[in-house]
Amino acid sequence: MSQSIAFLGPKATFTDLAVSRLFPDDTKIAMSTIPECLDAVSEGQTDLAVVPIENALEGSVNITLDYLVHEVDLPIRGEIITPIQQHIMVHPDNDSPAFLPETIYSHSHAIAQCHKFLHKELSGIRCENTTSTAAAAKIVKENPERKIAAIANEMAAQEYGLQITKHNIHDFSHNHTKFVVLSKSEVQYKNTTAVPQGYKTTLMVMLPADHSGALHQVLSAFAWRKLNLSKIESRPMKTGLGNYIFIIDLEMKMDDVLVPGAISELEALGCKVSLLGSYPSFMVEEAADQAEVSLKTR
Ligand SMILES: O=C(O)C(=O)Cc1ccccc1
Repeated sequence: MSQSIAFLGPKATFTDLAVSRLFPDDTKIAMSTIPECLDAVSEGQTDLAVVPIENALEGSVNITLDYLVHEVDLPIRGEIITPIQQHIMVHPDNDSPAFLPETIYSHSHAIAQCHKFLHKELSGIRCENTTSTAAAAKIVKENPERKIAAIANEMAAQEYGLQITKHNIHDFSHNHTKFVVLSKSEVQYKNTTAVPQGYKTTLMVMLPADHSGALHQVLSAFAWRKLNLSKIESRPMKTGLGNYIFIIDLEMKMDDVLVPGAISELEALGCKVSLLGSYPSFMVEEAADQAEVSLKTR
């Protein structure tokens, strides 16, 4: 049966590309913001949601982490890591060497991924945040009379009929984003064109208040069991300065012995631990021709 998927839209966002690789036969429902995606699945309007959670150049997508920690009770059912290529695009009416945009629109993470390029090549031009890269492309399409450009992907240029004026403007060639799949029930991965990479387990750990060496003890519970951590991120608990929650990714599936043992040890230390998910990880490999373009254009 087809699954319905809330994703950060509109059509042709990077999230849309990730969903198309992971769930080619399912029904995509575009939402305007990450919280809207998470509310949709939480309130039962869709079967699942796919949202960005981390970028290799800019780090965590804090709104996603904070929503998962504080606002919704949704397990992570999968992750997909995809290569990210950012391009500048303009309305075809404005495609001339003399055209200099006054404002560049894009998602804050996309702008951050091109920071060096914008500083060196387009210094002084105002950047404005949009809810997604494709939302920026849509604004450019709908406003041919304005001196504006968007940073978005190739699919957005096609979808919104824009002309790419500079390819691959992201500051480092190894630009990848991780997206998570969230659902209250089990997820079917059918006909996915992404490559399976094994399993991950994500835990949320709240340390006991004012306990010297607490983080060291937390890490040692994983270390002596030789449990490999692929990420540790702290987010404010929003209860006062200095109070943080740790989100820890383990490079393995939840098992019967090692992970439960580590969790029991953390609880004995006075930590509050909850499982955010144990799930398959997928990867989209960079096309060889794109990798080459990326090298040539820098
Ligand atoms: O805006 C998009 O296209 C998204 O899917 C979010 C995002 C933004 C920048 C890099 C990766 C994902």
